[in-house]
Amino acid sequence: MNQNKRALITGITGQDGSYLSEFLIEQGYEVHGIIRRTSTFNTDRIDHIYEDPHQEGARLFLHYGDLTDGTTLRRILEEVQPTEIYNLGAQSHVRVSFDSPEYTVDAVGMGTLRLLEAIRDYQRRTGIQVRFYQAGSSEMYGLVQAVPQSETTPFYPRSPYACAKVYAHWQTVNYRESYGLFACNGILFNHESPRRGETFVTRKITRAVAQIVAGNQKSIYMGNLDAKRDWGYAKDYVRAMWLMLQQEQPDDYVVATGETTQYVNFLSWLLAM
Ligand SMILES: Nc1nc2c(ncn2[C@@H]2O[C@H](COP(=O)(O)OP(=O)(O)O[C@H]3O[C@H](CO)[C@@H](O)[C@H](O)[C@@H]3O)[C@@H](O)[C@H]2O)c(=O)[nH]1
Repeated sequence: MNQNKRALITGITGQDGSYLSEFLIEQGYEVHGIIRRTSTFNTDRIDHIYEDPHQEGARLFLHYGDLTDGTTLRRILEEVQPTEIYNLGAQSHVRVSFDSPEYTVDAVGMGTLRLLEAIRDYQRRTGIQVRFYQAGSSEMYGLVQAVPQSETTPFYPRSPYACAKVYAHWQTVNYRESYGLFACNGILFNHESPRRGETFVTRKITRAVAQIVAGNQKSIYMGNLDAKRDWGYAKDYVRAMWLMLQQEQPDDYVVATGETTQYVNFLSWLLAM
């Protein structure tokens, strides 16, 4: 057991944050997460592992903060004193990034820079070595420059979201090379689960099919059926994040299954069930 391991997760309320929290708690970590204040509950994915922090043996702690608020990030870092930081927080919806490009870039791009700067100062002041995971995305390849893509394939982002992720990626490399920070970029292809946000395409489709089967809906509008994705399982991918931070040297890694599926095949498979 890693009794002195303490992880801080941005985006803990998301699909990956919830699986990663479960996994790290199983590994003996104390887990701290940053959550945004909203007027509706946003912790349903982690409620089952949350215990009152006053209880002896509590392993999960939540802190209000935001990637757009650098002062709070610094304060949380000082309070928590983490040994590993997983930056999973984002405005993660590609389509929405066209509607709210400034906010997306602020949270995804500048948010990562704020965190890296906070870590740099914190490490220098305390001497505690922090390991940093940056959640990159296959969206950074956008208009793909080679098939299949690897860690060295040039990026060609095609949305405000992807542009911001590319910026965050290179800042992470830069902090590794300029300041010797143990920082890794995970370039993850799509990864799904029952906890996937309901506005992403796999959940849009599964929800619609469930409504049709229940007799509440008659049809489903699918748009372009030719689109393809490489779909992995989120629970496996969070383990990959952790493994990256357990290596001797920091590096960048692509995580994918290597198999692409057309939506139409996904839909036919669901309807045949
Ligand atoms: N046909 C059809 N396609 C759709 C629909 N909704 C979305 N799509 C398309 O389906 C693809 C997959 O969309 P999503 O699953 O919603 O997410 P994403 O855009 O691939 O982004 C997700 O994965 C990235 C890479 O891992 C992540 O970086 C990103 O944050 C997000 O999780 C995209 O090409 C999108 O245009 C729909 O109703 N019908």
